[in-house]
Amino acid sequence: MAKPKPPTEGTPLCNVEHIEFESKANDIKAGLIDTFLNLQRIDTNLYFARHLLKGRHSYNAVYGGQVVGQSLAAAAATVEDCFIPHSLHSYFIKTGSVDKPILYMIDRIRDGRSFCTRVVKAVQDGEAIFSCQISFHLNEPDAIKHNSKMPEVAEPEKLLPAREAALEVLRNNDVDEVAAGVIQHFLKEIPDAFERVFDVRPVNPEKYLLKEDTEPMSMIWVKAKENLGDDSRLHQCVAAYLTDLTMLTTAVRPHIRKGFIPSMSFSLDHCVWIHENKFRMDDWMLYETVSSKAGGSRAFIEGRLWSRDGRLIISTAQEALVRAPKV
Ligand SMILES: CCCCCCCCCCCCCCCC(=O)SCCNC(=O)CCNC(=O)[C@H](O)C(C)(C)COP(=O)(O)OP(=O)(O)OC[C@H]1O[C@@H](n2cnc3c(N)ncnc32)[C@H](O)[C@@H]1OP(=O)(O)O
Repeated sequence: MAKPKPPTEGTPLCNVEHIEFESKANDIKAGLIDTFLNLQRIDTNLYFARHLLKGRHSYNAVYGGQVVGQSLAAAAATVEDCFIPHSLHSYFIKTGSVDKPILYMIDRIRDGRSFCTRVVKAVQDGEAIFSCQISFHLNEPDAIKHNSKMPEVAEPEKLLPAREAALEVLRNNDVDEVAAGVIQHFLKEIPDAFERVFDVRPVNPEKYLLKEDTEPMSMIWVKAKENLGDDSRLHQCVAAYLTDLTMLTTAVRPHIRKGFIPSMSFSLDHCVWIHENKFRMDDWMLYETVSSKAGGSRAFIEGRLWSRDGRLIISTAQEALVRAPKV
């Protein structure tokens, strides 16, 4: 397919649907950094993303974390470098398609002395698919300081990558039909792109895949397989991108283990608080997620992303839609 032509400055939004889009969904190894760094600026406050990834293999829907990461990249491009993102509050309004580009429209709500606020609207086919508010803060000295204790878990070097870990559970255990189904489903749904770019190592996969009475929680070690360079904004965007990866499955997996099959499951909203700026997503980070409540076809999940040296780097919260088949 021919390379898409960049839109000329001032192209009306309605023309976006006519741009021939070459999906990069299978080319993430070369494209991950591109995805965040090379959002195309098409006008003041307008950015364009062509490289979109699926969240799950079986859906054509754009991975929610990518829209979060790209919104952060686009908003960050409109503030001075000394302002660091510290919180993002977002809604997934409509499912995005990986086959069409996304336009990010930034509203510079306020430039304060210590804080800057941006609103980002992500648009596809002229319709909003996502909106978020992002706040940036100048570095300030510690006034008060504390940090929760990081969970004590096996070191990542002693664990297997997600796919191998799942296959190992299948091989070495007396796996019943439901558990085997869960594992096969999990293996099928891991998008190729994640595996090519990230090393994800689940802590305690036997427990979460085999036991029927597991809590809705999960822990993974995660890092990019390749050096991501020294641009701290890229590390922030990649972290934001990854935070959506295990939230939904944390809430749903124990129920799937008991035989529940969701007819519909999507992230509805997503909040990210970045507490510290000094971390690298090409070093091991521990992502801990727990769902404290589900009901009324919605599940609530919270997450904590830790650096290996025990600093709480990011906290997250999300509500997800989890529907049962209509009867
Ligand atoms: C390397 C190793 C990795 C290891 C690790 C493993 C991880 C391996 C997995 C990765 C996992 C990633 C996880 C990513 C998670 C995201 O990326 S999710 C993507 C982001 N979120 C989204 O895209 C959601 C966007 N929001 C929306 O689409 C809309 O707001 C909503 C939620 C659909 C609501 O819209 P609405 O207009 O109010 O729609 P609503 O009336 O609810 O009806 C919608 C449809 O649901 C249907 N519906 C209603 N009830 C039901 C029902 N019970 N059942 C079925 N359908 C129903 C309706 O009939 C309707 O259908 P249509 O008429 O449209 O055909």
